[in-house]
Amino acid sequence: MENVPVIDLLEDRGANVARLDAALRQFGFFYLKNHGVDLELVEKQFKVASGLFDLPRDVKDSALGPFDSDLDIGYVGTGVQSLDADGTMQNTGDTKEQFMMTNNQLMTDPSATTNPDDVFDGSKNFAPPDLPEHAPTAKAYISAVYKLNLKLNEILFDAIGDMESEKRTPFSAKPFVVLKQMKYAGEKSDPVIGKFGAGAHADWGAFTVLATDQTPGLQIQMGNDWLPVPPKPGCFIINSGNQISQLTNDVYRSAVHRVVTTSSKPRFSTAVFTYFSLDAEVAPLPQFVTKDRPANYPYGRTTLQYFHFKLKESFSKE
Ligand SMILES: O=C(O)CCC(=O)C(=O)O
Ligand SMILES: [Fe+2]
Repeated sequence: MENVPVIDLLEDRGANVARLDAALRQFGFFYLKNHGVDLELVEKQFKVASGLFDLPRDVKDSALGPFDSDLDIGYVGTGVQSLDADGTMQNTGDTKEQFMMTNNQLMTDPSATTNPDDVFDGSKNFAPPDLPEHAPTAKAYISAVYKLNLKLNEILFDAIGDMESEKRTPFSAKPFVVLKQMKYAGEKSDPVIGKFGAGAHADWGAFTVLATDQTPGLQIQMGNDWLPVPPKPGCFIINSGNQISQLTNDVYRSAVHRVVTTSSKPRFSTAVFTYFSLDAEVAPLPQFVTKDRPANYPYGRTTLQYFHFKLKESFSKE
């Protein structure tokens, strides 16, 4: 089986548009090299996440919550979310614990815009007590990844084609972003009994920008097989979520993936889930719909509606 390809942002733009097109058709995943986000900032972000998860459980539950399932903010402990919400492969909740921050001002004030230099400004979020480094580090990190996502969206729309700038704007003008720090605290996965770090799922939004520590675990579904996507030094792992499949009528994959932890060593990962503008109606673009290939997705559903549907579904499994 071929491996997930690498895209190098320092290489020629035209070549990268073609590479992204090929990667999304075949895998829905790629590694991104020379992404422009300071690697020390990536490391520092893991350090503050580790400090957060080291807080006592009662502090995490009280000061970092309660988790808000409209705004997607706060702390969620192990076993609570099941990313494999409708599947039969998962029998216990995800063994990861996680902390989320979002630019939810876009939800509460539809006229708001996001400042790329201060993405969470004006939004409600929780801050871990006695960890003064967490907020500024999260702020620097989300700002860098937010700007990277703006570039990725431009490459995406170049690859999609027939997308002049006024056609891009409704989707990409006001990205909604979720910063999710995760720790897989040493519980080994067991696929036989349906226990996973993160159950099989496709991400819900547009691009996900994933940083992991050096511990492997991520796998993507390729036919009947699971292809490991081990960490590559200096690279992000990028994948296209459901919204990119919806826009392209499944020409671009939103690959099912899961996390299988095989060691008792903790594993840290941080995902930035990006979404198209919350009021965008995300459905197959005309260039992807023909008589032989009718639309696989409904028209008229906004990003916000879809996001809330998927988020709540992932917390509804007994
Ligand atoms: O931790 C990882 O490597 C991936 C987690 C994931 O797929 C998710 O949270 O959507
Ligand atoms: Fe995921």
